[in-house]
Amino acid sequence: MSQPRYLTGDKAGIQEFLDKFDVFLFDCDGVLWSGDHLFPNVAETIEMLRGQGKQLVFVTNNSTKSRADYKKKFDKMGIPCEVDEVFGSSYSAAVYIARILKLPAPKNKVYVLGESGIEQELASEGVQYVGGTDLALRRAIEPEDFAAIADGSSLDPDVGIVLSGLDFHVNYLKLATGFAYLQRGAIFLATNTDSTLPTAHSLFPGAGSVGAGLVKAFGKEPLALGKPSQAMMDAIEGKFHFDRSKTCMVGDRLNTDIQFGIEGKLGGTLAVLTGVNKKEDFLGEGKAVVPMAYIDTLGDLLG
Ligand SMILES: O=C(O)[C@H](O)[C@H](O)COP(=O)(O)O
Ligand SMILES: [Mg+2]
Repeated sequence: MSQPRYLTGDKAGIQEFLDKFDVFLFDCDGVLWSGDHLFPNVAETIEMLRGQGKQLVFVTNNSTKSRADYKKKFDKMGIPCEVDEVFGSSYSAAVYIARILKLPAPKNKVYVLGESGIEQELASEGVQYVGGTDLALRRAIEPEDFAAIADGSSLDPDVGIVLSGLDFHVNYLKLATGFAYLQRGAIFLATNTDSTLPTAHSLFPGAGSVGAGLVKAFGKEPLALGKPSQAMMDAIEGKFHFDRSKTCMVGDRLNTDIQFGIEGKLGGTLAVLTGVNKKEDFLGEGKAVVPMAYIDTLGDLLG
């Protein structure tokens, strides 16, 4: 397998690379920012790409925010962006549940292990849900909870799906409730299964780590609707109608972003070294996932 091209400092190489593509799918966490810290020259780089007539789609696995929430974050960060240019894992999951899975009512309610972003996107697709940010679940489990979960009296009989995402308020009561729904036949879905979350210039447990308790207890993996799922790629292509051969995926994580682009048969992939993976993870022989090119930080695209 050919080695990826290193673009930092290679002005001619950068323009040659950019000229190959009309569309750039941008990962967010670890590429544009670390939490609320915007990486250097990101806004200027986005502006440069728009100035060259490139179409941009922001494709994030971070399920804690909805598209509307991300639009607010982009505005706060000074990055011009339309809400329709954002396509997150929460939206991907909500579209899948509402338009593909389409469980017959009334057993089509969703138990959410996650934050408001998932709830907002489910609501935007008319999907009913329980759990999520419900304050009644943000507490220690009590002895009487075990019986109420076991006999189903604290469960909603219309829940047909468990959707696991990044939940900053996960606890035993929430996991026990989700596991009870799975034991009762609920379909197990995840917005994404990233092991770590790149934020505050460090790594924290990601959505996959939060949901790991359910996976271990239930003994089966969920169907994940975020990157690298090609259900997400198909949904994005269905919405934006782009030519995959003229599209590049830009990301910091090999087993989500770059794999997403390669399996989606996109024209190219660009790894950015400000997030999860380091160049040692894809340089040299026998590497499983290798990007077409890589760059130290997104702003280096300014040449
Ligand atoms: O754990 C997670 O959910 C992910 O690490 C995180 O949110 C990834 O976001 P992305 O890099 O896809 O924007
Ligand atoms: Mg990322």
